[in-house]
This record gives sequence, structure tokens and C-alpha cells, in this order.
Amino acid sequence: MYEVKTFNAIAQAGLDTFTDDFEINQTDEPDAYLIRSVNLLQAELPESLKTIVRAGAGVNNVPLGRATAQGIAVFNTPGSNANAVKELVVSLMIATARNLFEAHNYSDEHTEADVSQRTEKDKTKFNGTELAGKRLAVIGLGNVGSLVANAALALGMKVIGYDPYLSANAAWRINNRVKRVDSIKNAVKNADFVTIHVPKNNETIGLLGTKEITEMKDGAVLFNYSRIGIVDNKAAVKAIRSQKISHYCTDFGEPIIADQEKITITPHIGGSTLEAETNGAVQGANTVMNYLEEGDTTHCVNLPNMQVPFETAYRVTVIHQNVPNMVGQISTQIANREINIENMANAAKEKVAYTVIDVDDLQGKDQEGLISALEGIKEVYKVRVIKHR
Ligand SMILES: NC(=O)C1=CN([C@@H]2O[C@H](COP(=O)(O)OP(=O)(O)OC[C@H]3O[C@@H](n4cnc5c(N)ncnc54)[C@H](O)[C@@H]3O)[C@@H](O)[C@H]2O)C=CC1
Ligand SMILES: O=C(O)CCC(=O)C(=O)O
Repeated sequence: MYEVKTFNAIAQAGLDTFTDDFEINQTDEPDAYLIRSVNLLQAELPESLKTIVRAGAGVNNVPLGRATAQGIAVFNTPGSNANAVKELVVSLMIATARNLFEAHNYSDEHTEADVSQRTEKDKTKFNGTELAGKRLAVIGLGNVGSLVANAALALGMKVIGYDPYLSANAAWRINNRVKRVDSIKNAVKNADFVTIHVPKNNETIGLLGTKEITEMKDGAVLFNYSRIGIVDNKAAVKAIRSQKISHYCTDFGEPIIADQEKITITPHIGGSTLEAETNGAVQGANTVMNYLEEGDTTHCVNLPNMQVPFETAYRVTVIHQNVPNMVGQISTQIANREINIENMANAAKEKVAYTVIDVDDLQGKDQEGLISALEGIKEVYKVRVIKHR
């Protein structure tokens, strides 16, 4: 029986996906964490923990370096909530173009006798513009950005995209009418709307700051539905006050942007739809099961992605540093115990490597001895022996 500890609201459909070999509980010695936005950056990760699966996209709430050093595989569920974010961003583009927040506030302030008179009288205050024919810059063309770009095209907008790290898979999803450019400056300079959809990391913190906002068209509308800090909020407030940008919408509140005209804050609801939460939870549950039961690392963010068919009675998995002679040392330990290797696979991702060894004859052998011998190799982070179901 594997034990799974959950954090945040994980959709019931996801919890129901687990087979009887998995128990969801709040144990202190879980095999897996299934999480959403809980901040684990300062949390101690228990010795028992083998995997952390983020139902969603961003893994900036997980201490990746520490997890790797403890041999914990970290996954996300890419694309599971991308459509939800796309629809929210599109709705906010329309809302800002049509002054919907201001118009609603106006009507809300006049709910008494004068509301019908004012309905016609002041409506020119809320004259808007249409999206068709306007220009949208999308920074980051992955799962969310590509959907936003394609949806904007369908609404008749012109779309400019910037993504220096675009994967081949993501490129296939993008409509060829999205014009790709080689710099943020070239993306934003004539754009009426600018939206950013990138992961939070050292390179993307402050990616849209004073310099980039200055390069935007006067009166542009700016969106940050990625993470706090990717748009420099101080710079955004200055740009709103000087009317350089006409509206700023973000999913991540902080005091500096609170209670300001033309700044709309939503409470991190980009992925908060029934469909997205279900997708993420179901995909997350399958990820937990595939990793714990087979060592599959599809969509792992800190290990190489490997799918090796599991056709033997046992599988030994080793997470280790990506340095010379690891495969040699590992197979020597196995051979020393007269265990025959049926199949072996190894791949590396930056400084970390993952080795999968399939064997038939572990029954009755000293499995604990093998694990401790392998974990005795100083470059090894974690060893698991998995019995085929
Ligand atoms: N508000 C919310 O509830 C949600 C927020 N997010 C946030 O949005 C981010 C993006 O989500 P997805 O599109 O699903 O991720 P993704 O991984 O599919 O796409 C991210 C894209 O950003 C690109 N990128 C990376 N660094 C870049 C840079 N310096 N300049 C331009 N492009 C760069 C990558 O090449 C990739 O194509 C997530 O990491 C998460 O932080 C995602 C889902 C929900
Ligand atoms: O789980 C959530 O509601 C947040 C979604 C999100 O921010 C993400 O997937 O990166």
C-alpha cells in the first residue's frame, strides 16, 4: 500500500482515480505528495517521500534542489489548466476593452431610484473598443500562451509572440499566423495588449520591468497571469499613474497594487475551474501511480523523462549524480549478488541521472542489502525496488 498526502483542494475525481493500492491520508511518512499551490520552499521533506506531484503547471512552490538531493521526483501536469487561464485572460481583455469594471461599479453605486435615468445618461463614459484588429503580444508560447495566441487570432486580433525556448511540441500547436519575434521589445512595441505566460525562475523574475513597460505602446493593457514578480509591480503602478499603460490585470495581489484605479487583481483563480481542477487532479493521480508503481518519469521536472516498458518481475531505480562510471558501479553491485540484468536504461538531465534496471530474480535475494549497497555509492540519491503488480 502506498500512502499519498494531499495539500490544497484536490478535485474528488482525482482522488477517485487512485486504485486500492493507494491510501490518501495525512500521514507523516507519505510516499507521495499531491499538491497545488502550497508553499513547500521552507518545508522539511520526509525521508519516506518519493515524489511530489503538482496538479497544475508552476513548480516554483517546490524546493527543487533539495528534492533532487533527497532523490524525490517532482512532476507537474502540463496543460491541465491552460484552457482555464486562456479563457480568463480573454475575458479580461474584453472586460478592459469595454470598461466593464468601471461600468459595473457605476451601476452598482446607483441602485436606487436614479438607476434607470442614469442608464442612458452617462453611458458614453464607458464607450469601449473592440478586440478585432487590435494587436496582442504574448510572451511565452507554451501551453497557456499558445492557447491565448490562437484564441486572440480567432477573435480577429493580430498576434505577436516571443519565446526563445519554444519546444517543438509547443510550436506545432501555434497557428502560423502568430508572428514570432526575437525580443520582448519587438513583441510589445506596437501591442495594444501584452500578456505573459512563463514559469517563475531566476531569468523571468522582473522580465517585464520599467524598461520593457517603457517600450510598450502608450495606453497598452498588461496582464500577469503567470506568477508574482514576473511583472515588476512597482513599475506597473508607476506606469498606471503616468497613464503609460491604461490597465493592469494580475492574478497575484500584494499591498503595492491594492486598491488602485485601473489595476484589477484576481485571487489566483487562473486555473480555478471545475474542468481544470479535475484535469490536474486526475493527471496528477495517474502521475503518482505511474511513478510509484513503475518508476515512469513522464513530465518529471527534475529527472530525465523516461518511459521504459516494465516487463520483468522487479525493477530497481536509481537516482544519482550525472558523473562518469555510475552505470558501471551500479551494475557491479547487482552482479556481485548474482542477479541477472534483463534490461537497463539510463538518461541524464543536467546534473542528475536516472537508471532503471529490470531483473527477474530478486525473489528471496537480500533486497535491503542491495538497496543499502547502492545507496552507499556516494553519488547516489535514492534507490527503489519495485515489484511488478
Ligand atoms: N494563474 C494561474 O492560476 C496559473 C498560472 N500558471 C503560470 O503560468 C506559467 C506558464 O504556464 P504554461 O503555459 O502551462 O507553462 P509551459 O511550460 O507550457 O509554457 C511556458 C513557456 O514559457 C517559455 N519561456 C520560458 N522562459 C521564457 C522567457 N525568458 N521568455 C519567454 N518565454 C519563456 C517556455 O519556453 C515555454 O514555452 C506557469 O509556469 C505558472 O507559473 C499556469 C497555470 C495557471
Ligand atoms: O492550483 C491552482 O489553483 C493554481 C494553478 C497554477 O497557478 C498553476 O498551475 O501553476
